[in-house]
Amino acid sequence: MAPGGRRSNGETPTGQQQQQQQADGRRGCACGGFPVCACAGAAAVASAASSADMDRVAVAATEGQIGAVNDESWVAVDLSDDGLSSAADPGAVALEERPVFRTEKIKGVLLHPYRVLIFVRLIAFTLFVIWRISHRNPDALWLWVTSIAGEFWFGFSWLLDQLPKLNPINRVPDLGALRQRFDRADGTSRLPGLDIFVTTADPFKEPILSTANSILSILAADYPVERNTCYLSDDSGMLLTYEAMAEAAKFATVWVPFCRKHGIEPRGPESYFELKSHPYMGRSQEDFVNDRRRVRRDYDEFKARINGLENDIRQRSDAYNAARGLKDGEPRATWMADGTQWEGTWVEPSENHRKGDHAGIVLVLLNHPSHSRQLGPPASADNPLDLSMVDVRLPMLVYVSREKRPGHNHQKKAGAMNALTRCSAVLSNSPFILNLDCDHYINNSQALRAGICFMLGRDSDTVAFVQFPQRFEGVDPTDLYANHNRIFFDGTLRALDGMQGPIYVGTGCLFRRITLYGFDPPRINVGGPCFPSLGGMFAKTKYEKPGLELTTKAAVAKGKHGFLPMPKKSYGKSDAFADTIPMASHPSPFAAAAAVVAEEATIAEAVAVCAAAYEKKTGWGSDIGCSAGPRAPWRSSSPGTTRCSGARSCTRCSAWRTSTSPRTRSRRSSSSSTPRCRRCRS
Ligand SMILES: O=c1ccn([C@@H]2O[C@H](COP(=O)(O)OP(=O)(O)O[C@H]3O[C@H](CO)[C@@H](O)[C@H](O)[C@H]3O)[C@@H](O)[C@H]2O)c(=O)[nH]1
Ligand SMILES: [Mn+2]
Repeated sequence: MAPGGRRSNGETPTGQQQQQQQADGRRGCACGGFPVCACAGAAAVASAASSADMDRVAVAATEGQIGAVNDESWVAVDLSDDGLSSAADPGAVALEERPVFRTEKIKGVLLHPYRVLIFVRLIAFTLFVIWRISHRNPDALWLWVTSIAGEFWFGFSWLLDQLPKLNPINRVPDLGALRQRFDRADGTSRLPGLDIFVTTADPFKEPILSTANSILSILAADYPVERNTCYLSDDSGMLLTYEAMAEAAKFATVWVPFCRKHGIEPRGPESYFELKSHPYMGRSQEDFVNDRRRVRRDYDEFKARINGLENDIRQRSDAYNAARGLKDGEPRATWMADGTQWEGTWVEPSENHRKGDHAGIVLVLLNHPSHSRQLGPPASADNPLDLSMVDVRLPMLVYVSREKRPGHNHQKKAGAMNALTRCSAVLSNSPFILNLDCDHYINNSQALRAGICFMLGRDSDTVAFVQFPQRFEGVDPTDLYANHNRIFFDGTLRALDGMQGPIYVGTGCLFRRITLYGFDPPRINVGGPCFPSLGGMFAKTKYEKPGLELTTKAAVAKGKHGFLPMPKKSYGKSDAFADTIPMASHPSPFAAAAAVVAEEATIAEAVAVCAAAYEKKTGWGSDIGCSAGPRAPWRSSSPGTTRCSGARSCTRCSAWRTSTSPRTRSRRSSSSSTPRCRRCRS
């Protein structure tokens, strides 16, 4: 999958390499020779109201280019965030110094008049208010006071709205530079580990096929498989969800190699097969047509199996229950295919086995892959797809259902995120975390790499999170009622990037793990704690003074890294989890490479940190992790209600910065043909 890998097996550049070039080039434009640029609009997480809406994904996928701000209004900032002149000839820049992203701003000729206009309106407004106050209306004093109050509020909110627009910023990832710098010729990669969280709460209200597509798009995304782990949180605790994901993992063994072989976009199968046309990206047209026909058939069979799962589970459970000779009134258990009782919610709910009252479950659907490339088999009667040139490894996939008990506040999605944060720390502990809702999918296979670009720049260690914009499907394509939220995602978020950074919108966000742990950034910028990036507007000396170094050189030399601002007990009782924190806080994001062995003991620990009572008397939900809360007035433009209290850049002033990313999302599901780990605990 990684380009280096392609080189290593002697494959001709007409195959996957060519697709990669095309994939990069698609989003590229002629900007100083950078292979990829100006694709800020490509990033997104597609959201479909139901599986029936998935055909809209095609729109989202091609919109990879739409959000790109490659028009003439944008110019490169003199000094990129990577510290190098963006005008420099990339060929002349030393490889290790080549910036992985660059920053663009609106041309002065457009921006300065706009700023002047803001100023003129401000003066006009001030004069108006002065006139209003000095012309009291004694006949209707209450009306006069009310109108002054209303106008003040209007003026204040207008002013707040203008602030981010003073300095809109666009960030452009350079995927070519990322490949050059981090992918090795032998097919391995130095890219940091990435844990992806998908949350689902009900397999009926949130169509299971949509969740499956979400998972499939993640498994098929272009990121080093051995460094990418996907976690599905199932708040319903239902066997139906688990078995659907197992089916998806099984289908992934065909779908993912197919995507890699032919450079398929988007990599959510439902969206892909609904496309009106399938542009040819691979080496042999005939090969592609045959493969596509075959995979399409497999996908239809996969959907039929998913649709039949509910019935299968019921019939199987009836058979097991009948064989046990249940007495009247005895609870009728739900049974897994291997003949063990499901520990989560039963089809016929009973005590300890109903929604909101069940044990914690962690099951590994796809185990951690090997570290070296594994080419697939050549075409045969059993296996019609020739995969002999394709890496067939899949990323690790884990099903998690946190423990639920009556009387506990489970904090909805925020609680699920916290449980996944701890669970993933124990299993893979990747330094970066991306979260998606189950009705989202990655619509561009390069999105993960694009997001990571913003975390790996020279000064990126102060970036707390990267927020992807969302694209929506299944809503009015003419956008009569502005349901696509374009102004918010493409305008406001980008504009906020010129200040401290965009807000967290509740999903589609790439976090630096330690920010969720309530860590301070490693350096405090001279711009001040509240608006460190305002330096970008008022001064070019943003990073001249490194400020406070929280990790001393002596500590690094001794192998002790990071800084724990919270007392250890704030993180909860699990020593296994606490032990992962120093590794996650290592100043180098590459330190916490995912080398996962899903042993029984590790899985048991992962279950323990998902306990319903784990967060009691800890900092989780307040200083650490996420919390569910009412719409915060200071984030009124945010559509989400999940607050991320750990990443303090979202809710209070801190030196962390944030960034908007230009691309990607997908949806799909996978099932495991190589499921390894069995029950978490029995
Ligand atoms: O107890 C719960 C409730 C919800 N979810 C998941 O949370 C996500 C969002 O929930 P949903 O009810 O779909 O909320 P929306 O209003 O559609 O989503 C908006 O609000 C959410 C909460 O802030 C954000 O996460 C979303 O990104 C944002 O689009 C979905 O994946 C759910 O499965 C859980 O995991 N557990
Ligand atoms: Mn939703």
